[in-house]
Amino acid sequence: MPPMVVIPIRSETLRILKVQHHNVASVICNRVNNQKEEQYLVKWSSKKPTSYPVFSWHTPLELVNCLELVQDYLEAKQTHSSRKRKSPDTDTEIDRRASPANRLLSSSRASSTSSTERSSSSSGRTINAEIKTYNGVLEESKGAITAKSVTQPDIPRISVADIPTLDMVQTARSSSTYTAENMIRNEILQRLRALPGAKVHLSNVHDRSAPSLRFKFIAESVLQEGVFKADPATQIGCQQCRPHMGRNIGCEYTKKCDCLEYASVDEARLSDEQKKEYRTIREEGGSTIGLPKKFPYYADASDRTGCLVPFYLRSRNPIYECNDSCACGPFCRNKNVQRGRHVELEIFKTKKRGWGLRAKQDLREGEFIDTYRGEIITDEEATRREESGGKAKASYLYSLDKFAESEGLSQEELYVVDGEYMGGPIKFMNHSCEPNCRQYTVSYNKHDCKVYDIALFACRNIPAMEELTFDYLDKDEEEDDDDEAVESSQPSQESVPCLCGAKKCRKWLWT
Ligand SMILES: C[S@@+](CC[C@H](N)C(=O)[O-])C[C@H]1O[C@@H](n2cnc3c(N)ncnc32)[C@H](O)[C@@H]1O
Repeated sequence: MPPMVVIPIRSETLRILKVQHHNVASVICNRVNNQKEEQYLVKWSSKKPTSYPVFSWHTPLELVNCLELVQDYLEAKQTHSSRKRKSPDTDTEIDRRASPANRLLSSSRASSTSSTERSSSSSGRTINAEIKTYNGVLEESKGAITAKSVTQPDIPRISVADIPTLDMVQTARSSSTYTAENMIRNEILQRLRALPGAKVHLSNVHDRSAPSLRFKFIAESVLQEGVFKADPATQIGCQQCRPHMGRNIGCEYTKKCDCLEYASVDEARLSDEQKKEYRTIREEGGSTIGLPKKFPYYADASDRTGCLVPFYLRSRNPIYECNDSCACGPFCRNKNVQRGRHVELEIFKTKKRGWGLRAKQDLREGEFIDTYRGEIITDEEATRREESGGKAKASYLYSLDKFAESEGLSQEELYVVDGEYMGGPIKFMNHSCEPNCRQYTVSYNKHDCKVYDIALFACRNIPAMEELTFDYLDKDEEEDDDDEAVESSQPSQESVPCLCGAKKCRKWLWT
């Protein structure tokens, strides 16, 4: 039987120190000690495989550098207890990866309890909570707590395989976890406060959970291995525009702008001659430079300024914004998405779909909300992640395939945005089959057909606090009327039921 060394707690010195993240394999159990302090049983990680893992109890403050492991443990415990209750309200939200804590809590272990634990459990929960056990000597080193295994023959023993004991699990069920939950929430609030742009709030009236601490808020997507943006030298800007000329909107002469070569042609403004020219270009290919282009945003409509114009709102045409090489200056009205979010948002807990997103203010039709950001990964890496994450992973992967057909890019050449662990508040936007927002392709470099922004805009006026949703199946116009086909496809075992509640709900997020 592997030994468990019991050493006295050195509370005064330990309390001010922090357990470092790399020291911890997982959090196993929780309790409240006789000083009414929450404590969490931590299993230490070991560089080499060992049959003598180190365990020790710590307050949330000592675990401040590994709060995400405490959160994993609390979530697994919550999932486990709600499954046990068979509550009709059980959140079907996320198919979370089973953490070690989950496995331990789920295993029925009425197995042999050691003499140490037996004596404490027979005396009741309060006394059990007083056990100050470690199976290693904890040392202070460079401001951190480190553990050193010892095996002394005269020290009481407990089987490592029995941890957590049944008694520990029972104690954990009725012990408060408020301190840790508050610390996790405060950490998330601090991260939200650090976000650039308008404020992002957090609201949860259902339980005490917070969004995952494993999620890193980022201001720009992160290019991962094997992903490259087009050479910045290929980013061509308009040269004839000036910040203050003509209509005072920056990029005024869209028909002369090199940056807008691929932008949608404004057919209503074509002369007969240009109509002919444009027809030939469409049939045989060629450049549309010189033809007037559709400006994407209302430039001077008092109540709609900055909003996407109906032409783009109702189509799937990519939006080309001016870029850093353009001469139109920083205030150009054709620089909107790249300036970032100005809408105040709230991440809130829904009843059945995990976290959701809503705006704290009324949104106008065509108003930009934020971009879907994350790690940009290769198609190969996305497949690997999808295979290890199952169907639920699909909801975080967004293929950058807008130009695949026009540029003849194969599936393998495409990049994918993974927003699960890094991104912005849009990560929390749920799917609806009748959404109030829509995703659009926004490019700043006409020569880069593999890396661009996915921007979310309100597709109708949305009152403050209404949940913001988009359709995860980013359908092109011709597919828009194909809902019946989606509805009739057969769900597989891994299909995620859609809980959007819309009249025209297709029933499944994916089949
Ligand atoms: C991009 S995330 C959205 C945020 C998510 N609710 C969360 O808590 O992190 C996508 C996941 O949310 C859930 N979800 C989103 N829309 C849903 C819907 N209409 N019905 C059921 N689950 C939904 C699914 O679990 C899906 O895998």
